[in-house]
Amino acid sequence: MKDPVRIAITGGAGQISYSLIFRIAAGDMLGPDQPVILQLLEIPQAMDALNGVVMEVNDCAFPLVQDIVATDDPNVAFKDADFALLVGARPRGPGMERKDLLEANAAIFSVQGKALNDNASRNVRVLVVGNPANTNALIASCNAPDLNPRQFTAMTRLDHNRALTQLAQKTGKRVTDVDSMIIWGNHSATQYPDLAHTKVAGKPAFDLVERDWYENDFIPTVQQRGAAIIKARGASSAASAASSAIDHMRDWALGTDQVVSMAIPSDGSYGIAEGIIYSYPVRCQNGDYEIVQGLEIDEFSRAKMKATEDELREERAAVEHLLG
Ligand SMILES: NC(=O)C1=CN([C@@H]2O[C@H](COP(=O)(O)OP(=O)(O)OC[C@H]3O[C@@H](n4cnc5c(N)ncnc54)[C@H](O)[C@@H]3O)[C@@H](O)[C@H]2O)C=CC1
Ligand SMILES: O=C([O-])CC(=O)C(=O)O
Repeated sequence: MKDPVRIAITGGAGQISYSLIFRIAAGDMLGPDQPVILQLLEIPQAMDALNGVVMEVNDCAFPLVQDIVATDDPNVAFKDADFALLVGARPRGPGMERKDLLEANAAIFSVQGKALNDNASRNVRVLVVGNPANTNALIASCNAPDLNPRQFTAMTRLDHNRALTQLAQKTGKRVTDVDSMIIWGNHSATQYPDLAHTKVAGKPAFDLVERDWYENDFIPTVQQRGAAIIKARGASSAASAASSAIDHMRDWALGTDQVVSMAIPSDGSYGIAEGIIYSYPVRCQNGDYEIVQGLEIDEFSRAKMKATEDELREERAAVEHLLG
């Protein structure tokens, strides 16, 4: 048996965690041979609810779970953490944009960035799910000067997975037939789901779908999917967000042959401002990720990539005081 790894999850009593924790405990993230120690963080008012979740995890008798820590202290939750999934944050309601949460949620991520800096494993992999995820990841990273900024990522995998299914359904194929889907930029309504490099069963996506569908149906559907779920369910996506968080961490840690979308610190690739947490197409191998380079970008794509970059620059300017 392998040594256990420590997985910190914040917002442990929330909606997303109610799916996420159980799937991680079942081995969906790191495999059926990887024991885990779950380190769950909540705010003091939610500790009763968190303890209920812990009781349920115990009641599942998951073979991989070696220990569970439930705490309201980030220094305890992040102690020696190998993975940190930062989910705990306020969700938006109908009529709000995700960036409307910036003020309410930003302070959480400066505190947690510091706690990660002081306590986590030096190789910790951090995924920010709490919205606005990209800029929250930037705040956490800037407050963790002893960790490499590349260790801080934000989730656009849900957008990526949404786009896979939209295209597979439109073309009458399966999601596994779709190759090189790309989400560029912010996890927001300005994100750019790009089909210019995507293939379906070996054929260019643009040979299979009309331009009108791409521009006026596919792109807005993916951009607005979070809002559509809130309207339909009366609450934001939870199980699908958990599933995508698992995909993101699994691929980062264990690797994948697929091109996947991850929001990561920009290194200036494709002319994007350095430092902002921008979603790129990446390949994951050997526990690391690399941006897919050399893609041709036409004028339509360039404008969309710039619009979402501009929004991230504005978000960064709005939280400058939290960036250390
Ligand atoms: N990046 C993405 O693709 C997605 C992001 N989200 C975001 O994920 C976040 C969580 O969503 P839900 O689980 O539905 O919300 P929720 O409200 O059900 O759960 C959030 C939990 O976080 C806890 N929390 C708040 N502040 C905390 C802190 N400082 N430390 C630890 N825990 C804290 C709350 O007590 C609550 O239990 C929201 O910001 C939501 O917008 C949701 C779906 C997709
Ligand atoms: O839309 C929201 O507020 C929740 C979310 O991030 C998503 O479902 O993509």
